[in-house]
Amino acid sequence: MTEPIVVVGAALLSGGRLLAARRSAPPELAGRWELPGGKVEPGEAPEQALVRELREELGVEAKSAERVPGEWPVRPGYVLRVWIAHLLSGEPRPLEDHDELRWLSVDEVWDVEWLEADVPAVMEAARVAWGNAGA
Ligand SMILES: Nc1nc2c([nH]c(=O)n2[C@H]2C[C@H](O)[C@@H](COP(=O)(O)OP(=O)(O)OP(=O)(O)O)O2)c(=O)[nH]1
Repeated sequence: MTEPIVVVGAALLSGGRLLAARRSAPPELAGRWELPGGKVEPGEAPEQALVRELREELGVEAKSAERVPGEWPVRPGYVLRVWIAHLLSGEPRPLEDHDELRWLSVDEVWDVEWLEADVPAVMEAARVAWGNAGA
């Protein structure tokens, strides 16, 4: 059996808020919200991929922290794994793949229409970030 391709998602936190990014493409995903990130490239560690994707997509420097337990199927052959990440410098801008960003407080986390795979992923990330208040 071939190993799935890992898509890393960042639960990027700053000032107690979680960053959500609205996809602008492809058409079937556009308008839905996700954790910024992308596919791990061959030879790359997932945490490196996360930092690279946040630089490319949002123009920020970030550091990865703990892995959020679990993994979630995205589509056949792809799984989503999530790490908590902290903003080190820069203000996120939607440079690639996204057309809007929102910093969500614990009370706002379900205000956006997350991609299907992200619903359980964000639930777990919220638990790690905020404790049961985010569930
Ligand atoms: N980045 C990201 N992708 C997600 C999430 N949830 C989810 O279902 N996906 C899907 C959307 C895409 O089919 C796939 C990731 O592809 P991507 O387009 O973000 O990855 P990438 O930046 O490496 O893309 P590319 O180099 O092929 O353009 O996973 C999520 O939270 N973050």
